[in-house]
Amino acid sequence: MNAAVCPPKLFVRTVPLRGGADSLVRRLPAGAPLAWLTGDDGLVGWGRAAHWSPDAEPAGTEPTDTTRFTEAARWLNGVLERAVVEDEVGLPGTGAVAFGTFTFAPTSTGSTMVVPRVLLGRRGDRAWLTTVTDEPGVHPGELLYPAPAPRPVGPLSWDTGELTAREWGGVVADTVARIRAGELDKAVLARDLVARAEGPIDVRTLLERLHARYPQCFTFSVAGMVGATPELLLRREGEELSSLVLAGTRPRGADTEEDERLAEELMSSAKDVEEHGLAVDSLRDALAPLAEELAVPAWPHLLRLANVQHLATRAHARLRPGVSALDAVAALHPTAAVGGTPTATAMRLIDEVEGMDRGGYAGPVGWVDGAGNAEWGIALRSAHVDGATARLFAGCGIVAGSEPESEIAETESKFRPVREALTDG
Ligand SMILES: C=C(O[C@H]1C=CC=C(C(=O)O)[C@@H]1O)C(=O)O
Repeated sequence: MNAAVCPPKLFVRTVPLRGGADSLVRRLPAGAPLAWLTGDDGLVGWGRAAHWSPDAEPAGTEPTDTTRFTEAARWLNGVLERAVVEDEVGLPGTGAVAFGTFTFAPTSTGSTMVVPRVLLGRRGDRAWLTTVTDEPGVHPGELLYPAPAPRPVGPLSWDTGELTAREWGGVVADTVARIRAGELDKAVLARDLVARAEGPIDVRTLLERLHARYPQCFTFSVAGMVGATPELLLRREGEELSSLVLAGTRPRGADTEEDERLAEELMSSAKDVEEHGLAVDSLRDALAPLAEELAVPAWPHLLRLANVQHLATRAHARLRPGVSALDAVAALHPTAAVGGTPTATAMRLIDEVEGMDRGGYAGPVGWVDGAGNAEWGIALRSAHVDGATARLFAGCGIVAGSEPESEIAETESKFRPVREALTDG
């Protein structure tokens, strides 16, 4: 593990950008961009002032093991305790900020936290620049990085992932049988697809396209995990926490009439309402011990995105004193929107039948600042980009009433955001 025994001493300075910061993505250099964008707000960062990435836990570790989260919190606390911070803005996302991605399972490699050398942020009409150096009063070299325009992706070849759609449909059918036999209530099963470009994929191109098409989602890039997730695991501001649970899906209709019909079908589908309810229950059960107050609406609302519509529930909580954002991430992951019910049984089944390593897919991705404010999404509608290769992921909640053919079609809708970001333009 490279979690430094003694973390570096960092000098962090945040200043307002009076002229604002339009097109945050256009300010990013190529390479390993860090990004979290939603609506007109966002954070982008580059360079690496401090970095943590643990070894995977050994095979056989309990699937619900939370060591990677507690180690990350210890590393982050070490960095923050030694940091000298001058913050002239004082908003969530100013001062010291770490971006992070955590693997779905404890036995996968890829969990990472990064404090960038340079960060640009925007919230409403406020914008700021944060620089992080090893000595006071020095500008990081990365600040002067020229930012050439994002490169088009170019021609791609596509491969099925670990399972073909047909094989995966067979796995869904077997899982439905196991659910009907009473082994578990729900499992979220995913499949992958691989795209190969002729040269390194410029992640900024994907970020621009994803953010333009899915402005209400959280478009992210951290350590190769890139996507636009609609699902907010948690937002923490002060002691207030909110979360947006999604489960239950229909495609968008070709016209308003079909769209409405599909929405009504979704809202009244016993299968989807059950699938959604299990995800909400898992959030409520995990959050209750951390919260002084917890409010969860009794009925879901409809969330419409460019590719699909979802059943959605927004929960609010007031956290107990001393509960950090990473404590909450550790407690909430995985909700039954990406794992299943019961959690450990579902995670074992996923590991047994999916035939692939999810890596960071369906794991928490986001950022946390030195004041404890944070936004963490669930890394859905995403790909892992490594050089010229992008591995795309999409999954569906499987319950007793699921049908393989419609679940395969649903994964196709969920591949669309990244697939189109790779191929458009
Ligand atoms: C697992 C995914 O979506 C989850 C979130 C929303 C709706 C879902 C569903 O209807 O199955 C899934 O629970 C994915 O996009 O890969």
